[in-house]
Amino acid sequence: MEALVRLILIAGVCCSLGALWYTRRKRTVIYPDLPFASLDDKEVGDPDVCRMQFMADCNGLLKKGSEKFNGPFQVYTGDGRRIVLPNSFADEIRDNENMSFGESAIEGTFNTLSGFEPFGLAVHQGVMRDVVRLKLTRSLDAITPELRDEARQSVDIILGKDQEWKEMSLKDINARLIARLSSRIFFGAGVSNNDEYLDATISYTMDSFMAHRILRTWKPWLRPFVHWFIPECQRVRQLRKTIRDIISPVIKQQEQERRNRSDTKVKVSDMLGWLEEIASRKNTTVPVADAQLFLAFAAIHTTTENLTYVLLDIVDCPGLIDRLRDEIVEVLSTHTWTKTTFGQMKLLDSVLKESQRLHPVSAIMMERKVLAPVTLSNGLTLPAGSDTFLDTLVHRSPEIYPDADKFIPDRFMKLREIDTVANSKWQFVSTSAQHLGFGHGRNSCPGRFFASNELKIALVYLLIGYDWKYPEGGRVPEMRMGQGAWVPAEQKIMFKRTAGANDSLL
Ligand code: HEM
Repeated sequence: MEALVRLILIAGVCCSLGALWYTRRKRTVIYPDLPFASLDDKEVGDPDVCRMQFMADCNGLLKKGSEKFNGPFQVYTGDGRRIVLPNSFADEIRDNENMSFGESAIEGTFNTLSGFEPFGLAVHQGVMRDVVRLKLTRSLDAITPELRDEARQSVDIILGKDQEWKEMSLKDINARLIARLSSRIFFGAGVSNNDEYLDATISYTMDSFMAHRILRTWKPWLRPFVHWFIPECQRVRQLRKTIRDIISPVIKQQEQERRNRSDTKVKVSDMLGWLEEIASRKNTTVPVADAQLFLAFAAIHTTTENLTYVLLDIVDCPGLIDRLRDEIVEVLSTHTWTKTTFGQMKLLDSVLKESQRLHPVSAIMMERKVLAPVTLSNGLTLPAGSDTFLDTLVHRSPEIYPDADKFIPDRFMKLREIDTVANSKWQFVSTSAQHLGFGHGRNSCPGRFFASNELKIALVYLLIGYDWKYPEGGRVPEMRMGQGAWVPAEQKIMFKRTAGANDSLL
């Protein structure tokens, strides 16, 4: 009986949501001045068909639209109707206060669905952004020894010291390494060694990315209903609970320690303290366990994917491992471990930027919600309530990047040598209209300085300590759905401890 009542209630809620969505859909802003792109060339396509086209071949659709219209156009995405702006508008809109990253980000996060609540912190008065920008980034020198210590231990634990070739999933290696490094800084050594926490955090990050992708293939009005039954969404809910159960006592203990500390001296990395301080400056509070999950989501998936692609690109490029090793040995023989030391590794920096150029974390960047009408330099007015983004086709532009489809490790190092005035523009952490790997403008990724240090420290340990090669089967094709692309978990890699590895440097 109780089950029947529940079913009727669920059906009632679904019908109301369906009706609400239908009326809203009728009112969806349509942009009559803008051409519409679809793979089948229909002028105004069926939203469901067009959404599936976007999910199946996002890059093909964006390429088609940009070549055909040579200016702004509109598409249906997994998140609804969007205006695609050409790259020439990147600098014009980058700091426009009427174009909000947060309002746009929040819509695509499904934060009102059970299990997805942490993603609501993408806005939350910019607390997360400021914690990363004002606290984490400014502590980079101070946390470098912690990252180094964690990298040393983690690489030993994950890869071992065998001088025989072993085979593993590359994604597993990297996700574990990045989860350990990030957790050490976000939470401390106790948590970064807790296997149950690490497994749950990695799975939460990977499953929620997958769940987002799957939810986007469903009609929007069905999502509040179907998410209860989609296995990835069920796992996301369960994992959120598991992680909260593990970290709640840790949070309590750390809060107690903070209260008991008589001196005002703060630990080197103190994410809990930073969250509290920034939230109170903004007269708000943040649910700390969810804030940690949000950070794990923002940091672990993106950095793991970057590390995975770059290792594959390095293994694919003959002689590159030796060149990188030479550079690392030269720099570490004459410098101590600080963030500026990593700035001296110019080839490594160039390799990271080149790999990110070919494999950006998303095919669409600078997603913005228009809060009040914005008139662009070409005379087009973006209506309030509309949503915009830029594609990343510029990353493959032969005018900017000769041999654009080829991985050229020195590409950005050479650009830095030639273009001495704009030298910093071509560094890994710099954003520009020509390279949108970390977004661009006032909402560009605030975690990029931390990510860059973390990636470089990880690569120092992986490249100096180990030899790498493909097993049979080589590089497997990447996976794509909607704007996302990722290396499949099935990608295997072989490694062994380097004979006579230069351990004294590490
Ligand atoms: C290689 C790794 C990473 C990549 C590729 C990446 C990429 C991005 C991108 C593309 C954006 C949106 C920018 C825009 O629309 O203009 C973003 C935003 C953000 N990222 Fe990252 N990210 C990475 C690592 C991290 C890390 C390690 C953290 C935290 C420690 C972080 C925290 C954030 C936050 C808080 C935002 C939202 C910014 C805002 O509210 O304005 N990211 N990231």
